[in-house]
Amino acid sequence: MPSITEEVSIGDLGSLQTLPESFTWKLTGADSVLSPSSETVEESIPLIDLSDPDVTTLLGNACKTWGAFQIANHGISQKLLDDIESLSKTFFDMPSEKKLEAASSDKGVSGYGEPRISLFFKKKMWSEGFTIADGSYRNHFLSLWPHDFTKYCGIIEEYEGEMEKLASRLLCCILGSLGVTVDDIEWAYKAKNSGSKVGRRAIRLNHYPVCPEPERAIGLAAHTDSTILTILHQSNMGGLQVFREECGWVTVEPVPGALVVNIGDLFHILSNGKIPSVIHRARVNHNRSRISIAYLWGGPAGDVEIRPISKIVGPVGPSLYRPITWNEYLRIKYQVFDKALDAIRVVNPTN
Ligand SMILES: C=C1C[C@]23C[C@@]1(O)CC[C@H]2[C@@]12CCC[C@@](C)(C(=O)O1)[C@H]2[C@@H]3C(=O)O
Ligand SMILES: O=C(O)CCC(=O)C(=O)O
Ligand SMILES: [Fe+2]
Repeated sequence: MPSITEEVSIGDLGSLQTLPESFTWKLTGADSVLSPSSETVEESIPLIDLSDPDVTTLLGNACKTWGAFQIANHGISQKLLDDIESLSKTFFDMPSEKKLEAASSDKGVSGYGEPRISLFFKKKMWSEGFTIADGSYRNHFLSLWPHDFTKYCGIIEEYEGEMEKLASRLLCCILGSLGVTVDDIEWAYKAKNSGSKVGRRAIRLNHYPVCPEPERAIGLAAHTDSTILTILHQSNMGGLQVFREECGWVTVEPVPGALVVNIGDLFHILSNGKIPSVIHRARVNHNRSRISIAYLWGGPAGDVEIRPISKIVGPVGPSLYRPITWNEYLRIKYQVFDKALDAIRVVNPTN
């Protein structure tokens, strides 16, 4: 067993019997596990059946109240969810040295490593992950699984295709609740015709090993996603919490077969702040490890500018955010983190 003073590799966290100092978060202050509020409550985010005739209203209310919800009858097959979960398990079960061979060359690019937000925190998070943000994940898959390469790439491709369809469908419904359609998004048309295949999406396979002192550790620190929306498949083990101003941290209990959706910063911009992005985090557990798979969707492909939808802003209303591309937003986010939306806010909005 590694001593608590020794350098710890994230690939070995599950074997540790004590919480190393570098993973021990304070109970108060900026690095606190409990910040911004120590309360957790019994309430939970809504579960919405996508075949409900009132789906638009239900999604609209959930977005405005919670910024997150679970969905049932979403059309993603259980087999595909099981396949990507078992692909993730196969990877995380590998020896640390093998996982490190698949390390991303730089934070944020495809491969194994800590979450990109880790650069903003002094303490380390109790998790490991594999990011699929561009085609370079295929090189890692080829050296990890020469025999199962085609099968595993097939699972990722199918997952991306199905999730993109689901994300677009959710976008349409949520926009409907604001009285607009996808055709009111100036960039959606341009993106369709730009011919660009530049993906504005990422998949993050997250693994949270069992933790000797879960109350003093954090799996993934509080953050908002930079996306339009994120679709999360969590194994039958809870850990995700969303933050709501009125009540504090709310645990999202897994519902078998359901997916969790959360609103990201780009939706916040598109809706001119009417549908705000939601702060969330992942806690860890003493007895059981947890896997989650996040599909982070930045909207249709193409390097186009995202701006508040003019029909939402209104003819005289002020546009609160300046136009920005996904790549530029990510650049700003990884400079100023939770101040990114403030950084692109128009100082004296007129209209
Ligand atoms: C496209 C991206 C969104 C993401 C940063 C990234 O460049 C690739 C990883 C994504 C992810 C997954 C886990 C949570 C998150 C906040 C992070 O640290 O890396 C998100 C990023 C994001 O939404 O900004
Ligand atoms: O694992 C979870 O529940 C949260 C994951 C998450 O927030 C992310 O990948 O962006
Ligand atoms: Fe997230």
